[in-house]
Amino acid sequence: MTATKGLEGIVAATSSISSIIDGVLTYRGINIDELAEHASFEEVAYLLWYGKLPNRSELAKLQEQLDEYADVHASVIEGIKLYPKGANSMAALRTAISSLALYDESSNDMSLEANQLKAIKLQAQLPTIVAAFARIREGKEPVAPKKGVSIAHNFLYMLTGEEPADVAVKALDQALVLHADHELNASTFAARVTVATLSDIYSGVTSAIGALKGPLHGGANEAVMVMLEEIGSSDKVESYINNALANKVKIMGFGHRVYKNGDPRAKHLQKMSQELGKLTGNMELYEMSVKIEELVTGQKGLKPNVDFYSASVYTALRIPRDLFTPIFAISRVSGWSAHILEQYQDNRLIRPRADYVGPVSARYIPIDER
Ligand SMILES: CC(=O)SCCNC(=O)CCNC(=O)[C@H](O)C(C)(C)COP(=O)(O)OP(=O)(O)OC[C@H]1O[C@@H](n2cnc3c(N)ncnc32)[C@H](O)[C@@H]1OP(=O)(O)O
Ligand SMILES: O=C([O-])CC(=O)C(=O)O
Repeated sequence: MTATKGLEGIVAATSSISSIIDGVLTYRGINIDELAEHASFEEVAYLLWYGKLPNRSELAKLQEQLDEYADVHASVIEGIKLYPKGANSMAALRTAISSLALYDESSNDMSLEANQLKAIKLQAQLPTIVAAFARIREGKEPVAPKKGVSIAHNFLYMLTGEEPADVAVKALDQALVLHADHELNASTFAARVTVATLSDIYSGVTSAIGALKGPLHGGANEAVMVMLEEIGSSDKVESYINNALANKVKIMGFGHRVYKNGDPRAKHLQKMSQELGKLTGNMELYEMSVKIEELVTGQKGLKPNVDFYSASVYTALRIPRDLFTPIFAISRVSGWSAHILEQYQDNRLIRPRADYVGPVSARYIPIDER
């Protein structure tokens, strides 16, 4: 038995949710470019869960359900109030999502209907939790979710307590569409491994949030912003990047395990970053990002991934840096839950083998002889 480091190139599941074929990403067979341009995030979530786009009444019903379940149990909010000041936002989200299971009497009901409803509840409650966490740490009361508006609208509203501008809602909605699913990425795989033991959907999503947190995966969007802040201005980009590359430091937001000729989502986020820069009258982050891309692609052949331009997009929307990865989770919970449902439909325990490279024929040495 020989191991493939990082399981590169290993096909570990069958799935009909999203595909990456010859660098083209689809959700249920529909090209991401088309969805980014035309679909709302709610339509995409429905598509991922049920395998088809919703008609008007199906979408209206989903909106009603999202409205119905957006309020989070008071004990979960009280729990967030007890988190230490300065708590890591993804650790907080992971903890709060795990605690949701304690207050859902159906958490261990494994019927398809119950799990589909739990997917909707998780989708509805994640934005409420992230916004509540962000307000509570600033000493403010959480804002109750609004009925009849999109998830993008509701999240920005709950975060600030003010009606968001249409342009901000549209940009966030498109970002949510672009992040919703991505085949067997690390967090989705973590979710599938967890529920393949027939554990519940809350366990699966908690595992996924833990995996998304790392900077080689979803945590890269926050790390990109840290880098942009460290660089500070366009004139310092060249020396910073040259120095980083010379020292073999990884440039966050570049490279991808599957895409070698570029991530098809990045161009949409780049365009959004440019448009928001123009609208806000501040092109600095966009211009710095373009310069970084020229240098990293020019010198290493590495292309930006979904996380690179999302940092300048979210900053233009005045979202704090440490909420970037939680926003990724707000979107990706749609994909995670679709994969969890798919795993349950045709389940087998996921249990690979390890190529053992440790000592053999070792003996137990009594403690006094060591
Ligand atoms: C939503 C997402 O999860 S998208 C990915 C988000 N993550 C990031 O942006 C973090 C930065 N990127 C990376 O760390 C990697 O490109 C990953 C983790 C995305 C993919 O990793 P892998 O497929 O395992 O590639 P690996 O890390 O082995 O890199 C292969 C080579 O390219 C180099 N490389 C890869 N990414 C980068 C980068 N961002 N900057 C500089 N060099 C890089 C590696 O140093 C390595 O070089 P070497 O062969 O000389 O040692
Ligand atoms: O697929 C991956 O490895 C990472 C990624 O781009 C995502 O999860 O969106």
